[in-house]
Formats: sequence, C-alpha cells, structure tokens
Amino acid sequence: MSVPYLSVKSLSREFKAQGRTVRAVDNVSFEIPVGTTFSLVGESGCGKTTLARVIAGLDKPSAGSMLFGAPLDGRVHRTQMIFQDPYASLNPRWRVGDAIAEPITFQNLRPRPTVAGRVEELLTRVGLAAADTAKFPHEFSGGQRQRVSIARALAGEPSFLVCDEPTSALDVSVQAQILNLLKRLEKEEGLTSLFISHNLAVVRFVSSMIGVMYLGRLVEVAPTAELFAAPRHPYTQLLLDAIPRIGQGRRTVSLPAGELPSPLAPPPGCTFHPRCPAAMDICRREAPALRTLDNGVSVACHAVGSGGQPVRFMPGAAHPASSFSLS
Ligand SMILES: Nc1ncnc2c1ncn2[C@@H]1O[C@H](COP(=O)(O)OP(=O)(O)OP(=O)(O)O)[C@@H](O)[C@H]1O
Repeated sequence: MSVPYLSVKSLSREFKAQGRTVRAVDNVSFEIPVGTTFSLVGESGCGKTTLARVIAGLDKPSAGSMLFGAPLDGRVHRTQMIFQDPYASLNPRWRVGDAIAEPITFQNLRPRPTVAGRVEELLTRVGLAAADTAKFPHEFSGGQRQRVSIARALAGEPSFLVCDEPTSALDVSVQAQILNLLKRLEKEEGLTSLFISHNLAVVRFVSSMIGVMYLGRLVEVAPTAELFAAPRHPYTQLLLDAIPRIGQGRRTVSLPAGELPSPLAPPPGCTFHPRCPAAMDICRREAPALRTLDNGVSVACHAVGSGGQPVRFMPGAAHPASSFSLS
C-alpha cells in the first residue's frame, strides 16, 4: 500500500474576469504517494499552472483541501518550485553562487562557514563546475541556467518539488538531459514531485502517475504505463495520437479538432463533448464524475463502459486537427 505524501481533495480555484467566474481548477482530487512523481498534462489554459501554484502555496484555493503527510526519512516538509524560464526566475544581477546560497542562509539550513562548500557541491551535483559560482546567469546556456535553478531548488532542502514546464523553453536535445537530471536527483533525494507539462512524451519519462486535465478538471488519472498502454478517455487518446512518432522528423503535432472552449463560458455537460469523437446525448447534459476503475485508473467519461475496458474511440489521424508546436 503506497502512503500518500499529498492528498488533494475537491480543490477549486476561481477567478473573476469580465464580470464572470473562471473555474481555472474545478473540483480536483488526487493523491501523490511519497517518493513518487505525479504529472499533470493538458493543453494551455486547462488550469495546470493555477493548480501547481495553489499546491506550492503561492496561491489560495477557493474551495477544497490539501493535506501533506510525512516526508521520507523523517525530514521537514518544504516545497521548492522549478519554473519554465530559468532566466526569469534567477536575478540577472546576482552571481549564481549567491542565488544558490540564498535559500540556505535565509532558512539557516547550514552553518555559515559551510555554505560556500555546499553551493559548490550543489553545482557539481547538477553537472556544472564548482568554479561557476562566480558567474552570472547570462553567462550560461538555457540548459545550464535550468541546472542552476535546480541547484537553487535543492539548496532549500525540499521534500516536495513542483516543476512547471521545466524543459519547455529548452532545445529538444537539452530537454532529455534536464529530465534525466531531475529524475536522478528526485530518486537520490527521495523527493515527492508534481510535474506540469503540455507534453505527454515528456511526462512519460518522469512520472509514476499521470493526471490529464481538461478545462480545469481531471478527466483521467492513471499509472504511467497503464495510461500509455490503454488510455480510456477520448481526450487522452487524442493527446497520445498527437505525440510525434520517432523518425517522423516534424515538431508540429495534431491535437483534437477545434479550440479549447473559453473557460468563461464552458460547454454544458461534459466540457469536452464539442470536440469528442464519442459524444452521446448524455454528454451534452451531464458532467461525468471521475470514477475509479481497476489498476489504479480513474476516468470521467460517459462513453467508457462500467468495466472500464479500454475502447478505441478514434482511429489515429481520421479527425480534423488544430496544431501546436512542441517546445
Ligand atoms: N489571475 C487570473 N485571473 C483570471 N483568470 C486567470 C488567472 N490565472 C489564470 N486564469 C485563467 O485560468 C485558466 C487556467 O490558466 P492556467 O495558466 O492555470 O492554465 P495552464 O494549463 O497552466 O496554461 P499554460 O500552459 O498556458 O500556462 C485560463 O483560462 C486562465 O486565463
């Protein structure tokens, strides 16, 4: 039995915009077992960042609860966040050594005389040189800057890491290196993580469990291997179809037909129904609840049978597609 490190229950975050209410996160529940990585995926605007900010404590929920359990090895619960753009999250006027030292000295985590050594150790752990401590952020490449951000996050001795699109701004060749580094460090440090990405191919590599979000709601939650082997929700199937095949040599991929509806005026019933190849009458009237199936899978779809057996709703590329660029 896995012990949850984070239990999110019926969490919602609403914003007022143009006199109306945007449900950026709408009644979301999931658990992250201690020492594992849970990923949230979905198109831009589905609420991933809002949910991540609430969980990281940078924003307050409108409703619902989050409960953190005990970290591994009896450590203290501390959250650190890694963002998409390391250049924006590092002060350009600070030497990286000072940026990495700041969380240590601010929280009094190590005796003062040992801080410089700890900074050098962290730099080498993320694949940089101890001597890089004197450099400024602009002297690094994008991938190296993200390594600095990771070193800075580790300096705060987190038990919980929130990574919001940490590789989206990087060249494809560098993305794999940063993902490898994150995966290795999370394992070595016994971290529990929440990972956010629009790219299922990226989260496959780092996650134990994946939650697929659509317009503020979770539509499918499954162990990573199960999600890729037997996706239940039509939206998950279409996202999987959109992953470029190896050797295809293109970076523009197909996504479900039509645009993501405005969260200011979401469609009635299942909010995915206007784009769904499997939509039935009930889908236009009733929002499906997230049901728990076998194998740790949960799905919110009227068209998935009560046994939850995978049904292929859409054979590959037969649907008209909008496109976006994988970054
Ligand atoms: N402060 C805010 N005020 C009003 N609306 C907001 C605010 N923050 C987010 N939203 C809205 O909430 C919805 C979800 O936004 P969010 O940024 O969480 O999505 P996302 O999936 O992370 O997208 P992206 O990948 O583009 O960041 C969007 O419709 C967005 O416009």
